[in-house]
Amino acid sequence: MHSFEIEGGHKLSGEITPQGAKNEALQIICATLLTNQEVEISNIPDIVDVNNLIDLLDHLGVQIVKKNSHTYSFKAENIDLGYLQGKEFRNKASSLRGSIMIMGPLLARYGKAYFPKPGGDKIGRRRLDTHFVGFEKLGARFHYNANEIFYSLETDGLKGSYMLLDEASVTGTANIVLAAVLAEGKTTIYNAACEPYLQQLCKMLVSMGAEISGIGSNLLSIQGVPGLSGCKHRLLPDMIEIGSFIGMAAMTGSEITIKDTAYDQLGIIPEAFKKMGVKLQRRGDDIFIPQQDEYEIETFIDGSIMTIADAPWPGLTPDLLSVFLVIATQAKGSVLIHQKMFESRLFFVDKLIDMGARIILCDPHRATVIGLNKETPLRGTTLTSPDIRAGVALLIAALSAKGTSTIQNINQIDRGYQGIDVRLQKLGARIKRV
Ligand SMILES: CC(=O)N[C@H]1[C@@H](OP(=O)(O)OP(=O)(O)OC[C@H]2O[C@@H](n3ccc(=O)[nH]c3=O)[C@H](O)[C@@H]2O)O[C@H](CO)[C@@H](O)[C@@H]1O
Ligand SMILES: C=C(OP(=O)(O)O)C(=O)O
Repeated sequence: MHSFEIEGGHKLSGEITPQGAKNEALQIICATLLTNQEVEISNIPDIVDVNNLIDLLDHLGVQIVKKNSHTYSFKAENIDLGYLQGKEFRNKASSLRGSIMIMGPLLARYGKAYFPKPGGDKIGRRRLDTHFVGFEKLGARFHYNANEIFYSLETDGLKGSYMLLDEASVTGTANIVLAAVLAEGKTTIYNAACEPYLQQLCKMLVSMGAEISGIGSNLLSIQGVPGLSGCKHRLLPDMIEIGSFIGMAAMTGSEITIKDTAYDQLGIIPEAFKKMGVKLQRRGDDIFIPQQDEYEIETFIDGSIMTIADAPWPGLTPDLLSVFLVIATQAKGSVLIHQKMFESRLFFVDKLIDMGARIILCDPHRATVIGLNKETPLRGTTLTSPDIRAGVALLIAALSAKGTSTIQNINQIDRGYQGIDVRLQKLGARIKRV
């Protein structure tokens, strides 16, 4: 298992271009199962989760051609449904979370779909009820084998219906949309998630011939069609990677430019960094972060302590809270980081405390951070990455710290960040994969 060895305390400088969005890629690649025609996807990030999903589709019988390093074509003409019952499928499918979204297309097109317990970050309970209740509303029969943790769905034909989701689940909404586009009649999904990932998925499906209205809102209407055609689709830049780079620049006091950010799709993210005192300027579609020797967390208007909390889109994505937490450790002022969605995503603060950060973990969802105002740097140490975003937060901490740090279990980071060591070396970071 590889580690990163990082000599901290060096400023970064230059330009960096974000990869294509991991969580969009997972939805879009699953959508290629909806048609027997060719679908070409560009800006695909070269990361472990995405490569595992492509490998899974390959084993399912999809003809996949790599046209260049980030563009693939997919043709799902002859799907081997028998593969879904084998052991190899269970192993491959359970290596990531996003692969759960093959269920919607398979159910809609072939009337059956099976799935083992999905993988992904271990960050607390991650139930799948929204997915299966939604499929049942479309008329699917659902069976759960609790011994084997295996989910089965079958149908003689999906029928559109009205549904009010019990939570705005991102992959749940995508899965239901992926099934409803080929169902007979009209489906209405209220309390739908509306992240840019989902907006992109819906736009892609429309370009394939689907009829969807309400895109970008929490009320989607889908008129089912008998079949879909091929299309070309380009993934957005990864907003979580963009946020990670903003945090990295702030924490290391570096001047960097993040290129081609699709700024208008970043929602509240830039404003949330501004609340942390981080200066950033929009330059066309780029983000320029000037060198800042300090940044001061704002208070609320009445002077009370700032809270940074996650919320379903257009609220702040939970995937960036670890980055906000780490940059708070060197800010001027205090902040309450409130991770509402996941129960076990803040435990990595113990590692930051070991590095000298002033943090009180109030409970599994809330941490109060008292910033050191860059008067005392964090200390380099040996760290283990518990999940993908905590991993990046620890990487940011190590880049800013005094001394050398080792980050173990970096396969967590590789799951979602493409060649991060090599790309950061180009900005001057002293990071080695060992
Ligand atoms: C592969 C992929 O795309 N993964 C993302 C996806 O996971 P995923 O789709 O698995 O996450 P969900 O949106 O289903 O739910 C995330 C968590 O938030 C809770 N919840 C969700 C909606 C809501 O309105 N209220 C609420 O409390 C759920 O109970 C769950 O604990 O969305 C998450 C939430 O943005 C992100 O962290 C993951 O990176
Ligand atoms: C939690 C994440 O991913 P996954 O849902 O794949 O575990 C993430 O991308 O931050």
